[in-house]
Amino acid sequence: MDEFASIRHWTSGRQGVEWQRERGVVLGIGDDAALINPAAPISGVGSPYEYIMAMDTMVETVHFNAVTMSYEDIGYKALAANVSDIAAMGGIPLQALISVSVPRNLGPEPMRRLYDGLYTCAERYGVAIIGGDTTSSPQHLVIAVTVTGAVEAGKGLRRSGAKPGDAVILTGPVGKSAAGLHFLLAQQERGIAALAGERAESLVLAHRRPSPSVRAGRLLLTQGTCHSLNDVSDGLASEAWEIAEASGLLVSLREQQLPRSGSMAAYAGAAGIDPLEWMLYGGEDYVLLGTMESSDAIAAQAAFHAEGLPFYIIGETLAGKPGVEMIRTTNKGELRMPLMKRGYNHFE
Ligand SMILES: Nc1ncnc2c1ncn2[C@@H]1O[C@H](COP(=O)(O)OP(=O)(O)OP(=O)(O)O)[C@@H](O)[C@H]1O
Ligand SMILES: Cc1ncc(C[n+]2csc(CCOP(=O)(O)O)c2C)c(N)n1
Ligand SMILES: [Mg+2]
Ligand SMILES: [Mg+2]
Ligand SMILES: [Mg+2]
Repeated sequence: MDEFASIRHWTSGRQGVEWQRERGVVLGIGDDAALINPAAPISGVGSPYEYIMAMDTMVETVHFNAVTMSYEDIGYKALAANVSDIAAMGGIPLQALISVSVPRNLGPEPMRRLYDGLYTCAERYGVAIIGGDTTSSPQHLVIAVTVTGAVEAGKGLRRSGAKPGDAVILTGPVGKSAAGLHFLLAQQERGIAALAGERAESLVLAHRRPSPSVRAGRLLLTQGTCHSLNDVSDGLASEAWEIAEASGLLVSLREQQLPRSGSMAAYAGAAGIDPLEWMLYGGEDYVLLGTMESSDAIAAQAAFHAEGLPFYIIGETLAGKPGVEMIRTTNKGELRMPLMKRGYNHFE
């Protein structure tokens, strides 16, 4: 199958014309470029709105390998990670462009499966796939996604808006994806099903099929009380540092208030690993980390719970030199531990 037949094979019959139009798409896949109406009414977003644009890339051996992810998972997660950046601005995702660089010997079926996963995610979050690019790759598979979204003009939630005295909030548990990855790599090393069972199942799912927090981001935006927001791709400590530096303050987390998944903690125990390592430095959780006044955080928590969404108040911000600390309560009193700006870093 040549390049053009391949693209048709991956994308045909999945265009969903009607709901693409609801996403502002005038012309989708097939011409030199897509055409978008920049003023189309977008249901659920107030007018006037601003466009949000972001991109994220996944590279074989860096973000996935044959053991950690199926082709369906790779497609799903590549788009999910992008949708998460739209959620982190408080927006609704609209369209995506997909670039794939495919090893020559791969054959058509794996890529068709990758697109199956991609379209599953696209339909779940209402994203119109409007085009992309295709090249061969000398060795590894690379998928780069550009995503657009919309948010009420002037209201996009930035990393830089935190104020001293804010409560620090988190929209879900952290560390499950890193635990799932550890499990999968341990399996790979030993060549056996190491610690199968339901617990590992939910961790593996967290790693392979992350759920970007679009509903949570929209709720935070429409409540109008959130001062700063970021999504957790590189790890809680690293993302807290981003807010600390962008806002010019100290982020102080309380160890006891960090949401700890039972299955993650149980697996960490069995693997002989400190669960805090995964919770603070693991990454790929795609939950949202933000700040708001503490009275607003209590109200927001009630609203989240009423919607069946998790919401944790995990610390506060303080005036001071940008940094992140974690407070540990011991029987001798409170221990303030500075947290390094460590997390997943591509150049370390
Ligand atoms: N190669 C690049 N050229 C220009 N801008 C870039 C480049 N890479 C990243 N950026 C910009 O840097 C900022 C931070 O990007 P970064 O990728 O660190 O955040 P993120 O996408 O939230 O995190 P992650 O990629 O770990 O999920 C964004 O504004 C992004 O557009
Ligand atoms: C095989 C394999 N090894 C390691 C990892 C861990 N990992 C890779 S990139 C990343 C941060 C997010 O990426 P980005 O910053 O590019 O958005 C993390 C935690 C993995 N997923 N698969
Ligand atoms: Mg990025
Ligand atoms: Mg982000
Ligand atoms: Mg990163």
